[in-house]
Amino acid sequence: MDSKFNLLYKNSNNIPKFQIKRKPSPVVFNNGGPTARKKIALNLNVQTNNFKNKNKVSIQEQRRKLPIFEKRNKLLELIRRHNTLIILGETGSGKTTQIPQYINSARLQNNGKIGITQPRRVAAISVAMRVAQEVGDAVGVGETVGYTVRFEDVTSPRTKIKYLTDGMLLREAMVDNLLMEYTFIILDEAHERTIHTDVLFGIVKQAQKAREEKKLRPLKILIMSATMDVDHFSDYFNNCRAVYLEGRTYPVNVYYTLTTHEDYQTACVATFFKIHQQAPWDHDVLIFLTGQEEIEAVAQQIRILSRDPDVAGPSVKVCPLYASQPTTQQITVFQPAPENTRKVIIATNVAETSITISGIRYVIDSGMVKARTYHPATGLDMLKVQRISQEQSWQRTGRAGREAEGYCYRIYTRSQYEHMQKSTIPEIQRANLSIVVIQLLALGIHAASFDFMDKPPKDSILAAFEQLKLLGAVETVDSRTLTTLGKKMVQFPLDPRFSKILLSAQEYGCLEEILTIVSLLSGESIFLNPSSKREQAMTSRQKFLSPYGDHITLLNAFRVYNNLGSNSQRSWCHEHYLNMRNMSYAAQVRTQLLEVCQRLKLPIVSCGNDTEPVRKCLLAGLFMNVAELHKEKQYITLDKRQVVNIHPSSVIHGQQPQFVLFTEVVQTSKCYLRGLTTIESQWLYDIVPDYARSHIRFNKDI
Ligand SMILES: Nc1ncnc2c1ncn2[C@@H]1O[C@H](COP(=O)(O)OP(=O)(O)OP(=O)(O)O)[C@@H](O)[C@H]1O
Repeated sequence: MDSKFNLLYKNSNNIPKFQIKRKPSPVVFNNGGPTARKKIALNLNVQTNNFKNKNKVSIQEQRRKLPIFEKRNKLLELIRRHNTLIILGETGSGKTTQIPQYINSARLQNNGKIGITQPRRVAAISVAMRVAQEVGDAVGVGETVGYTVRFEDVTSPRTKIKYLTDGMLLREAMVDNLLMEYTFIILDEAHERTIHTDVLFGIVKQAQKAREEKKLRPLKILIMSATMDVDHFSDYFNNCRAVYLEGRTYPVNVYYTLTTHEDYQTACVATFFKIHQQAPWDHDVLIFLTGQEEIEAVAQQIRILSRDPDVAGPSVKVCPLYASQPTTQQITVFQPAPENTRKVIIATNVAETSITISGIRYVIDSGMVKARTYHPATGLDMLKVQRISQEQSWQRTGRAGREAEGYCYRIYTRSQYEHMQKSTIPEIQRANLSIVVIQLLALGIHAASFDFMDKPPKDSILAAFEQLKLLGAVETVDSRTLTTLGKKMVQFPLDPRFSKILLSAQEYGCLEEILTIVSLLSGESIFLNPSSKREQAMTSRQKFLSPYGDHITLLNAFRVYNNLGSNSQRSWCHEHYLNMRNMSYAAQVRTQLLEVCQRLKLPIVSCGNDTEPVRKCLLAGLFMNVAELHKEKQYITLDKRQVVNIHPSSVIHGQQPQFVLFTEVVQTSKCYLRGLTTIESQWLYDIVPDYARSHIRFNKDI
């Protein structure tokens, strides 16, 4: 299969005949060889038996075939002996699903829980579901095995193995910084280095030490990954022992393109159809792209092309997968496709680590990711599409070869791979730190004295403190405690600017409206703009448009949606080119935020159709995100005097209001603002007088 496939693929005249707006150029690959990369200490057997019908193999048999299985006693002995242990093992060797079960079966956790952190919701949930099945609980997930993610807690007092996002464990640490609920904390996918994981490293280390000093039940820490820098981690965790597990379940054949492909989306589509023509129908495909818009566009392209009578191959079921989808939607990608149908999952990096999607034999890796980067110099947090790191490329490759031999097609050359950064730069060194700073303060810790594995830049810590001071969460930049307002702000699982907006809504009498806007901003855009039907989409949504900008427009659309019965919501969204999934996700988030507001006893009131209180309230949290008209069409941000432009997708594009507040900055050829609301300069003087006086410069007549 492999050589035949490769041969055909190299023969670029053999490109499938299908109509596509821009015909995908042939993508030619060479073979990078199977993924044997790591030296080992524990020699685990590599298993290569290629069972075609996985359903015939019992789940317990599958567990026994995992490379980790025969080393479990040795592993348990090491776990017993060491309070902190680093475990490095190939993707798919069984770390995430098996180690917690081994600990549980050996009853090493006494009366405590085993907590396993995951950087992402979809991983925490899907792995918990799988492990519940393996444990054999009749009622499924929520009993012996449970999970906790933002807005969802599926555990019970009987839960022993709990998968949770790192953000959730951090929130638990704010309630009990000794984490007494747990005997074991397993920090999985440690290489990811999200802000939350980096903070957690310090928190669990501190909790372990404090429990030892207080002679409480010891806290055992396991740090796991397939691709981490062991020495760096070991140094940080007091020179702890590292154990290497070799062996993957099945090999993955890796191919690189022979030439570079700027248009990686089209190259992914072309590669998919090459695979589609050759591979048996039950070999599914996972494509890695960067964000929702791109994923939906490629999904649509694949749907259309797969229906073309000239394209050979079985039916295709296309499943997009990205962070802002509701959980129920995300979980559907794990369902098998019907008979004679190939499933293709098009995902962001949410599918990059931990997860196993049954049936995936092929991975197509665009080599790109959308990452958030904060620039202390400009004060702006930006989303930028960039190259992945080598570690990420191996994680993506690792999503194939979990149930049988797999294939990974990299839409980049070997030389491009060699020029990629080895590891991803820790998020803590490139993101706005105000969330970290406020969460640490809730624990009584000043970020400047926190034991980070890699210290964030001093400027970023200072900028975060200054932002929190302006928001009223701290008294000074040296504060070690939060103000009363700050303590309330930290109750919301949100950026402090948005928590401030919610807390200010009481004063403006518009909490109903603000809850809706903040919820809509927590997910991805509800507006669909298919390039072929842009005009129709705009016309159908004309009635929601507000001259005051995008946030009020969002609010208008949601209000109508929310008043419809659930039976008519779908067709209404379709008619108005609105993304139903993103709407229902926002509705879910709104319910959760409402609960926090009720807990804080905030009056849930509405300002009706008056937009002014809403715009003022947004300004109360986003005054640092204001731009002033400078020259025709060009704006300057008040905070750091950065030249910016209004994004063409904004409803106020073409108007030139003197002042706008914004919620997003995108950098393409220029710096663009998205998510805008018009405001009056006088409001700035009323809401944040000192800030207004020191920052408004151009509007001389004030
Ligand atoms: N939902 C599932 N369906 C089928 N098989 C599964 C499922 N989840 C896990 N497996 C099997 O268990 C193996 C081990 O998965 P596990 O997540 O424990 O590996 P891992 O070493 O943690 O990998 P990674 O480093 O990629 O997270 C998989 O390779 C696969 O064979």
